[in-house]
Amino acid sequence: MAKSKLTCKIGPSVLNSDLSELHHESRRLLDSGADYLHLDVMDGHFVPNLTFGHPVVKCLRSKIDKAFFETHMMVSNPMQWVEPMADSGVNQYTFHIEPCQETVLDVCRKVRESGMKVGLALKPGTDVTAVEQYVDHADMVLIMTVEPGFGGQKFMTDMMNKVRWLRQQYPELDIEVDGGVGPATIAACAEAGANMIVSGTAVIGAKDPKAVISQMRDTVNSSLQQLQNKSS
Ligand SMILES: O=C(CO)[C@H](O)[C@H](O)COP(=O)(O)O
Ligand SMILES: [Fe+2]
Repeated sequence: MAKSKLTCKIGPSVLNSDLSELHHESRRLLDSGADYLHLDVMDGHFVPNLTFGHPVVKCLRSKIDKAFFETHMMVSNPMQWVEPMADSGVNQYTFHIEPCQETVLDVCRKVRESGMKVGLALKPGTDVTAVEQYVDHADMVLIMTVEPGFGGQKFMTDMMNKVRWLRQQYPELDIEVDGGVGPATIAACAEAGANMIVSGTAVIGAKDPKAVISQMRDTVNSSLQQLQNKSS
């Protein structure tokens, strides 16, 4: 069997950082070893909270030209924001399938045409098999490990069954976890087969964010290695 190309990537979420210092906080996370930035966009409708939209992302891009930006679109109309986010320098557009069941493939197409990667996100209550019909049109699947809307919530361990199922079905797929992920929960994510790790509070609030990122990366890499050994 061919060697898997999967690598571990750590993408801190800036959600619970001091957003008045977004540029400096983002820089601090990248300097601490982050592979990408996970930018949580909320519209106050799909989730009961508001954060920021494409104007802020565009300003951040003007200060940080090289980093990979993923926007986690917690919005009711994902199609509406594809072009503005592409124009703002976003690299990956991760949107929830729940509010747009009929148009998921249209959104995937539009995201790719706009030059971004496609991420498909699932809320905790959404069955993982719902993503099967779209997975060929996506670059990544995000399994939410909290109810979307707020940082600092408790990690839902039972979501690891979804990650495990996805990893069995799609050995090469990028699988992301988001919500309550940190040093205490990373082993469960890694063992289940996640390779893209979003971590907000645990990294932002750490005395040594570099050490936290590095420890999470080591844990995921050793699980990826074990998965690869098993399949070869
Ligand atoms: O999408 C999110 C919430 O909807 C955030 O990305 C997530 O909660 C990260 O923060 P934390 O690690 O503090 O849970
Ligand atoms: Fe998120």
